[in-house]
Amino acid sequence: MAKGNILIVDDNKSVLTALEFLLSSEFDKVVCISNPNQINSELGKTPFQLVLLDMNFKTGVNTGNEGIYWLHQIKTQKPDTSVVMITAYGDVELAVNALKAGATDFVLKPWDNTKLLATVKAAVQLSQSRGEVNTLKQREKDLKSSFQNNRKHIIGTSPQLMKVLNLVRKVAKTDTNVLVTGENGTGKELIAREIHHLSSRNDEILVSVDMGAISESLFESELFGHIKGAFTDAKENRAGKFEIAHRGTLFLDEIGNLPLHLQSKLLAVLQNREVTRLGSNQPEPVDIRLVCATNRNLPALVKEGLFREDLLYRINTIHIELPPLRDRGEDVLVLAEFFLKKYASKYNKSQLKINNQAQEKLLKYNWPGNIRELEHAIEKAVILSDSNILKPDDFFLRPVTGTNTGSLDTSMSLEEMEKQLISAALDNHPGNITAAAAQLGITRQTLYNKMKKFNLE
Ligand SMILES: Nc1ncnc2c1ncn2[C@@H]1O[C@H](COP(=O)(O)OP(=O)(O)OP(=O)(O)O)[C@@H](O)[C@H]1O
Repeated sequence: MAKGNILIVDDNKSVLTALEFLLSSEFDKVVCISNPNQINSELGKTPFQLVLLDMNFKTGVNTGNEGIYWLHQIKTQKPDTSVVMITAYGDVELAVNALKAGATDFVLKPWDNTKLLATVKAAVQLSQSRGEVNTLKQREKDLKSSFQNNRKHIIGTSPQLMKVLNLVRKVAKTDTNVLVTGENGTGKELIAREIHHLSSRNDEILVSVDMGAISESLFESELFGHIKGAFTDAKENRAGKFEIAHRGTLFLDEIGNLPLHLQSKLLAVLQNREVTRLGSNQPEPVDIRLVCATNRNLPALVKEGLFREDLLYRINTIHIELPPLRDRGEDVLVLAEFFLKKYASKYNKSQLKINNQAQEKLLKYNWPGNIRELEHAIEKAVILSDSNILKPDDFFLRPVTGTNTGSLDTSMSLEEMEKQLISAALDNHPGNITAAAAQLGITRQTLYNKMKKFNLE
């Protein structure tokens, strides 16, 4: 790390010489000036971490006012630069005034070299850490704004979507807890992010936690944090998601997958608005806006005794239900065009168009995987197409399954239907057996057995 640069301002030449002699071997650069009128131009030339500033410049005048004047000038021009005042013995009151005006410390003349060096080093370090904090703050600001720029647009014009967006706009301004429900891939996370963007917490972050993906043993440490030594692997203090989301939004996805015994722990934190890290007994207040999402029917889970009713009431002050894509009419085509543009540009096939018959096919399909499935279907078609026209055969859509269709394919055997349901659930949750099993309403072990039976591994 750089040792730092120091500017010494004193009208007494012998003071300048003595200080320069003492400090020049300890720091990168030491500049001495006897005329304070040069301060501004010197500050413009070199990044100084410290200015050692005399309090009185005119002989016979010892009000200290001139020193305070120059202190203000330096602090206005370079707020991160530390200023240590040099003052004669007996001017302690003046020195205290200087501290009130923003000086870091003061040195009494005649000084003790060791003490002076310690004071100067501490002041340089303070300035350097101020600089680092500013850099981190700036980086955080830049990161936030780049997240903002990555904000995804919510595409669609259907009245069903407009109704949802209307509710989103109203609720975003408040701090109420929101529960977003809907089938897989309907855009629940997108809506949660939109609520955050439109809220007054927009300058802070949204922390997203997939409750279906956290193992039970790590639940508390992930959400509430831990202190060093709280358990074998706790090698250092770690903040949990609640603390990280402080002043922002906490998005708990797949809340319906949270085991019952962990629901009470979550409820306690939501009720008390404070978290205690594992291994600590010091609760910390947390200020978060909570948005939860699930594809499961929570009231039904409450009836089955699988979800706490008091937790449901705590999280669903406002309930936003996202319509499945098949109920959003022309939005299928609006979204298809949007994804076509995105992937045609990504794969350098900007001439691509979807023909009428293919549009018909997209409109008729029931989209069990909703918008996520539509996006994948378009991307696949763009990659595989050989011409500039996308035709029905370019879209590989899954055979209709019983879950979301409303119409059953009665020619299928029970076993075929089971296989397709399992395959659809696995597609909806790539790599997430827990979530796929939850969607099917069976245990992970049963799902593994069935995957083996149907050769779906
Ligand atoms: N209206 C929309 N406009 C544009 N893209 C959308 C829209 N709705 C959803 N998407 C996109 O579809 C994908 C799935 O959305 P998202 O992850 O928000 O759904 P989800 O309901 O949270 O899914 P899951 O239940 O599987 O977690 C994302 O890539 C998202 O950006």
